Amino acid sequence: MANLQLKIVNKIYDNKVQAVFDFNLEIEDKEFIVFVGPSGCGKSTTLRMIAGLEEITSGELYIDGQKMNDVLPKDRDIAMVFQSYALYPHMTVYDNMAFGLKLKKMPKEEIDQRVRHAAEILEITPYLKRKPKALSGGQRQRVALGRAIVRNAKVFLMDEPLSNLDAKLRVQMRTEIIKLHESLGATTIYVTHDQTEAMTMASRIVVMKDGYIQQIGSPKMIYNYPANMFVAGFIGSPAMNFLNGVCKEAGKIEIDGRSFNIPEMFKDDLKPYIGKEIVLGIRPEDIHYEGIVAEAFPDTPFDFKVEVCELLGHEFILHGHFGPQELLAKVSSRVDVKAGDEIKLAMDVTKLHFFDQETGIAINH
Ligand SMILES: Nc1ncnc2c1ncn2[C@@H]1O[C@H](COP(=O)(O)OP(=O)(O)OP(=O)(O)O)[C@@H](O)[C@H]1O
Repeated sequence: MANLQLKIVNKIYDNKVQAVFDFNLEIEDKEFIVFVGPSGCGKSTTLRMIAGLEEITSGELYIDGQKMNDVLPKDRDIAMVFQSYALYPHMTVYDNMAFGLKLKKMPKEEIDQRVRHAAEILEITPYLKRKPKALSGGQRQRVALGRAIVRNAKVFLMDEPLSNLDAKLRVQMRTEIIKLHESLGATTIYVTHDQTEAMTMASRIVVMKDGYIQQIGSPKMIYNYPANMFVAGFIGSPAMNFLNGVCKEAGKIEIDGRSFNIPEMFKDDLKPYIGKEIVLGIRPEDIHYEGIVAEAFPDTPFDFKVEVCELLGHEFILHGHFGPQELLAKVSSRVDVKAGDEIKLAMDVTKLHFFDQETGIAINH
């Protein structure tokens, strides 16, 4: 098992594209770290530098205190699982899993024991004699995981391993990978562009954009205290609403001529912004159908015309506007609402977020 350190790591490709800027991260033994961000943010490049598949342009990588920059991939004690499975089509499942160990000249009995043990864990024992083409996508991905498990590697690296699977299987494999991590305890770094995967699997999330780390923290921390508008908008579904407003006084925000009293807890943070424009953020789930919240915060109810009403089962996503600005609310589907209705909604003002309009950086933490 292993800890990792990345110190001021940069990557500039031959075509002068800088994919990663000053990446700093310390990973503890047994952590499940997820790199998440939109396409092109540099998450795969960072993972590939850790694996040794890409050279580190500048900066240092340590595994268990040992500098790894110039160590060959095969000597880094790392197992990698790719989106494409990368199985050998002409080999059986057994041989696919045994192949790496045979190359290492491991005794046959030990190989057999490791392959059978991994197959048990992954419940693929009945398929050991099959070729990959006779397996479903989920079973193939299990073989790819098995190939990583048999190596008893210190570190597991996974690059979008579930993105070829259909939605249902993805959810199932998500749980299996979490269980696998709990039982093996190997330090794991997992790359995805899917914020739900990041939220459900990670012990800590690293949110990236344009080659820069935006925020590092537990899923809860990142969700509740996003460091900037990018993180706030990227993590959470549907995305956080942003409304442009003016901070009239520390306890008052005006949005489209409508004034809101802001709870005491935000007053100190807002003081430097008095008289300035700011961005107010509120998650759709923190906007409620008139009721409990409206009673608790009597000045917040506002008129809302439901333009679209999406049923998600136990919840509705209501689409509409606050003045000219778009607003989404997530409310219980037990409420009787349909498109075209004029209703009253209320914001839970204790759940507000505030952002500097110029920099997008969170004002309240
Ligand atoms: N071999 C390469 N040569 C030149 N530029 C590259 C190379 N690989 C990636 N890049 C560029 O580096 C940047 C980061 O790419 P990277 O694949 O790390 O992003 P990503 O966040 O993993 O995206 P995705 O989710 O699409 O895989 C992109 O601008 C990409 O075009």
